[in-house]
Amino acid sequence: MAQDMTLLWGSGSPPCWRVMIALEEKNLQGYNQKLLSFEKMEHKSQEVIDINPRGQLPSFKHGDVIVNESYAACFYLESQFKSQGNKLIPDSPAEQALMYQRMFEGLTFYEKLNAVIYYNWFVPEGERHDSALNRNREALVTELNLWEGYLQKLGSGSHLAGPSFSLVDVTVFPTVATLFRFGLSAEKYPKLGEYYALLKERPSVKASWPPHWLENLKGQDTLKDM
Ligand SMILES: N[C@@H](CCC(=O)N[C@@H](CS)C(=O)NCC(=O)O)C(=O)O
Repeated sequence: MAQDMTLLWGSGSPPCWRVMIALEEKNLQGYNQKLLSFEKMEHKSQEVIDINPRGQLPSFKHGDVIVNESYAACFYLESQFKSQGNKLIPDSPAEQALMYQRMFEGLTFYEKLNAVIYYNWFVPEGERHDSALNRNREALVTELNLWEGYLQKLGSGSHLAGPSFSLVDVTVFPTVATLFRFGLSAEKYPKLGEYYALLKERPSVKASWPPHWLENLKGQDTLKDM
């Protein structure tokens, strides 16, 4: 089954990492994969455009089925391989509702993070303002405090929707890992720190850890004063 699948991906891209964690969780190891370089603009190559006209990674194909949006691919894999590997959608209405709720909030979380760490990448030099970056940083702090509060309420050792690992962990963990890669302090955000420490040991997460993070253990310190 996995032999019919192809994933084009980039190292350290949270959307790509989501799909890779989902594939691991569903025991779909052995899928075809190609690591592409953003620096070399390989995400704009014809090979990608043929699958994903936006020229973005992940680009994912299962047989003739193309499903590129990372959230869509995660839902697709869970639904097509329901009884294979780990179940990723809880049955309990409360846990399921919280999972969906937090998954979509996770998109905002990811956006607020990118608006800080990739500010210089997104905004051309002549259009950058310290005040705009500071506003983005403040918006990220607000977001961080929300997620700290969510985890605080769930209690120690919990996943993002409750006791079991679910699709919200698949989709939001890569954002959390990126926060720490960019220097977030686990002392200032202890609940996020605890969640990061718990999930980074999960086999699906370890198996899909961004290779360039392994090659270069030191990340950036962009978020150290947040
Ligand atoms: N909505 C997409 C977003 C994917 C995305 O933004 N990928 C980035 C890498 S993290 C990318 O390919 N950026 C290059 C570009 O947009 O040109 C998803 O979640 O799958």
